[in-house]
Amino acid sequence: MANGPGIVVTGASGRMGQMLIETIVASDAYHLVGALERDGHDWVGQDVGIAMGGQPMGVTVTSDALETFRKANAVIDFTAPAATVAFSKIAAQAGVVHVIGTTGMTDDDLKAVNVSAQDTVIVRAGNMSLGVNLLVQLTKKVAAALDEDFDIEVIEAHHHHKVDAPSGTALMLGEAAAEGRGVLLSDVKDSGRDGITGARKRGDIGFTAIRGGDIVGEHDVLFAAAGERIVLRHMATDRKVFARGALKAALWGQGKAAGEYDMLDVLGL
Ligand SMILES: NC(=O)C1=CN([C@@H]2O[C@H](COP(=O)(O)OP(=O)(O)OC[C@H]3O[C@@H](n4cnc5c(N)ncnc54)[C@H](OP(=O)(O)O)[C@@H]3O)[C@@H](O)[C@H]2O)C=CC1
Ligand SMILES: O=C(O)C1=N[C@H](C(=O)O)C[C@H](O)C1
Repeated sequence: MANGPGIVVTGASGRMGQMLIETIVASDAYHLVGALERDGHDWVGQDVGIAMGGQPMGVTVTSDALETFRKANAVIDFTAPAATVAFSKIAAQAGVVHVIGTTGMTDDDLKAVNVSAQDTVIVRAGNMSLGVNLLVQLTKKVAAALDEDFDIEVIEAHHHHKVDAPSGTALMLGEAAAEGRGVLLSDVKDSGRDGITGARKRGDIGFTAIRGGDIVGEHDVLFAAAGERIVLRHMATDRKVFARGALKAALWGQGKAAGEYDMLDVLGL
């Protein structure tokens, strides 16, 4: 492979799209073979480096997913649920590794992605950073060690552009806590409290979402009991941590059997 795997970035103009492109071109381990935006977007037809306000990169932004995916070893996709479901079908058709960072997916979206994973390698995680994936494992361990005298609350904070809540990371942490306790998150999830909610139900896992300014992504898992509290915390201060994780996943996925994987598989955690 010349200069490592060839990568296509979807949602090229987005916050993560631009961060991924910057990270790829700064590295010898990967090379950028495509940048995708939707039909009618004003970046389509422009050199992606120029569109980003810098030097030309020799890659023209396109809206033709299939043609672009066929030239690549991996597609990195941080867009929106409907786009990601469509891209997973095209990635399966092109036989290219699909790394999905998109959050806010419904159960039906996830089922569709799972069908695509019968034909290609999909790595999907609500958070691609090493730190959060380690926190997932810690959360599972702490939840398994404590009984329901400890109320579990997941508190997350993000920038004011974020459209989904709870965040994908908060849901990963909630799932990990539920697994540690040996329960299903769907049976104990309590999010969006407002009004006369009644007292907290023993065993529930609560979620709170803060939105403001340019917060990159912060997550606390709180274990609160009478007389003591434990807080597990991750703070992302730079989107590079997500881009690096996604690129690691793109490399890891090369030559793997078709199927759906996550960052715990990639990082061996
Ligand atoms: N797993 C992880 O580690 C992380 C996940 N994320 C997730 O990644 C996603 C993107 O985040 P962010 O970069 O901040 O968001 P942005 O809104 O900045 O970027 C989203 C990009 O996707 C494009 N897009 C949206 N809908 C479509 C569509 N239907 N077809 C084609 N392109 C589309 C947008 O294009 P347009 O401008 O035309 O709408 C835009 O370029 C979110 O779900 C977020 O939660 C973010 C950071 C880390
Ligand atoms: O939208 C974001 O920005 C982020 N989304 C992911 C999430 O939903 O958890 C990951 C990260 O926290 C940033």
